[in-house]
Amino acid sequence: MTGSITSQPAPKGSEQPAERPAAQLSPTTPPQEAVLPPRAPEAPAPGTLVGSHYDHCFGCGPQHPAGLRMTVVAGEGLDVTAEFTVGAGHQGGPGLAHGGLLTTAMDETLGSLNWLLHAAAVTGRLETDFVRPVPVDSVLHIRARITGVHGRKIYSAAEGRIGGPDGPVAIRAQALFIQVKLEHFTQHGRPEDIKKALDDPDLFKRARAFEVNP
Ligand SMILES: CCCCCCCCCCCC(=O)SCCNC(=O)CCNC(=O)[C@H](O)C(C)(C)COP(=O)(O)OP(=O)(O)OC[C@H]1O[C@@H](n2cnc3c(N)ncnc32)[C@H](O)[C@@H]1OP(=O)(O)O
Repeated sequence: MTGSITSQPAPKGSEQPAERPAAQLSPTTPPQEAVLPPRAPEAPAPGTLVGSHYDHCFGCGPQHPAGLRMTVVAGEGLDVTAEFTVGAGHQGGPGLAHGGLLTTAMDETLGSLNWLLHAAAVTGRLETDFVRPVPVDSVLHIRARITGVHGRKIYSAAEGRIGGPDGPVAIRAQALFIQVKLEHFTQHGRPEDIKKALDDPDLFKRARAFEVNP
């Protein structure tokens, strides 16, 4: 490979303006009309496991051979906690977690919040700030909460800390989930996987429970 990164003067006219335009609200920030609804009656009790939504999910599935196998615990309100242990198989840089996997852990945890509303929802947008490097063997302690609901839109935020649940923040995320009907999965998923899932009485029972939403 040839070439090196050199510091070049910025082309004329490309200098930063003296004043930035007023910051725009991110699409993951709840609008003023958003509300914080009560926990659904079907929500897992505080302190109990939220449970995997699908055995073969890369984030939480207990049957996935190489997945993150995350477990998430329901909080008292519209919040959850989770832990992700960074293994040698999760490296990006030598000895450091890959950012994409950290984002997956945040996505999975934020997605679990939807169980507290008893709403099937998928990630529409996920914003992540990587604040400090996360070494292999670290436990990422994640706390996530719903920040607002407006129509089908569920807004949420999370932090991941290392060195303990109150350690320094290593990653922050904000998300917008969109509530979907069961058909979202049955119409778009690979047919053989849909068939297997629908043939599984436990998963089918759980999926049917969402049919009343939204
Ligand atoms: C059985 C087990 C169950 C439980 C299963 C749970 C699985 C969780 C798994 C972990 C989480 C994931 O990885 S989920 C997988 C990754 N995500 C996905 O595959 C989603 C792919 N995207 C889509 O299918 C679609 O774009 C949807 C469903 C997100 C939205 O499509 P739609 O239903 O037609 O709705 P649409 O009208 O477009 O959007 C509704 C409103 O949301 C806004 N909106 C939509 N997307 C965005 C966006 N990216 N950024 C900003 N805003 C957005 C729109 O402007 C609109 O606002 P307004 O006009 O109303 O104001």
